[in-house]
Amino acid sequence: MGDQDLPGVLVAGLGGSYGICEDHVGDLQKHFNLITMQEFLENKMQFGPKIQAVYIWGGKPAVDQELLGSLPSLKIIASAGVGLDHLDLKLIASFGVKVANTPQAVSNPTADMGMALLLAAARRVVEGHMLASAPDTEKFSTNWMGQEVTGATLGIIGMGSIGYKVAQRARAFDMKILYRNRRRRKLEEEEAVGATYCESLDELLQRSDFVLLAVGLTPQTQRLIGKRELSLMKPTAILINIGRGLLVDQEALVEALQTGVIKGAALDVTYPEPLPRDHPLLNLKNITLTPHVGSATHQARRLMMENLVESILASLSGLPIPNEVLLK
Ligand SMILES: O=C(O)C(=O)CO
Repeated sequence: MGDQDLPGVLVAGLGGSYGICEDHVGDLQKHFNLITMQEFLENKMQFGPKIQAVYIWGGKPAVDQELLGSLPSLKIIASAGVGLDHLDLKLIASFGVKVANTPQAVSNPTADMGMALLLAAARRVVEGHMLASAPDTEKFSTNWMGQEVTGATLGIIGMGSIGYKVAQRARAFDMKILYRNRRRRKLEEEEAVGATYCESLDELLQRSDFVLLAVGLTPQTQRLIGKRELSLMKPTAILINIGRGLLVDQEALVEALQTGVIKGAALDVTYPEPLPRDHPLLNLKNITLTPHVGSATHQARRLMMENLVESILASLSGLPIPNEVLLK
């Protein structure tokens, strides 16, 4: 707990895997009296009325009816990152509480991660590393080959700011870009990256060499890619997911990877996270996994923190809130 005179901000914990970024604790304490979930739970009567903001990091702490009901002074939920699937926006609004997130901070690094995974899967970088560092490197075969990225077709599902930034990067690889989005992008935006809007998801899946998911998780997008969708993809195609694990039916994906329905997959997100040690995805060769690190750069994480500080301070002063999430 910090300075008692500063506004109270509830956080899951300080540092460690379940707390806010260790590097940012000191910066946040300059503005706020950070109250950990444990402190709050141990003394709700003392801390509840002091908490004016909840700072969400990695989806924690969970914001439910019970928590909202026990924070009478709460003004804002400040959620690091762009994804909002861990928040019930209607419930929060019903308590008169605002929500802010940090879309600008995450779009470049997450798009970089999308390209990193695409290239890694296409050129079998992880497998190559294992091979190069194994004792029997001499057995390396001239048949060890990957997929060419230059000139290939990339289908982007979700052309928000992350998807669009992937398209900008893919253009430098002369990739042909197809996309699906809730709303079609303006013609000049399409032309700037050479992207073609697909009238149907099936068409995008059938035509793409790489399919990249950069769409938010909602009830409509849950398990968007299942057995049927995987079977529409080319047997040489690679699926990349930088959105949320639940966009893909993981059991169907395991089967598709085991039976050669598609060539490979590269996932920054899974369900659950992390995967249990005995999960079948971990025993496949044609998969590249990273532990949900799309926004894990020093620059992005610092910007996320700074953006949330601004949003909290604005909400407490009754000013317009930068990056406020409005209920649609
Ligand atoms: O911003 C988010 O929601 C992320 O998951 C970034 O990786």
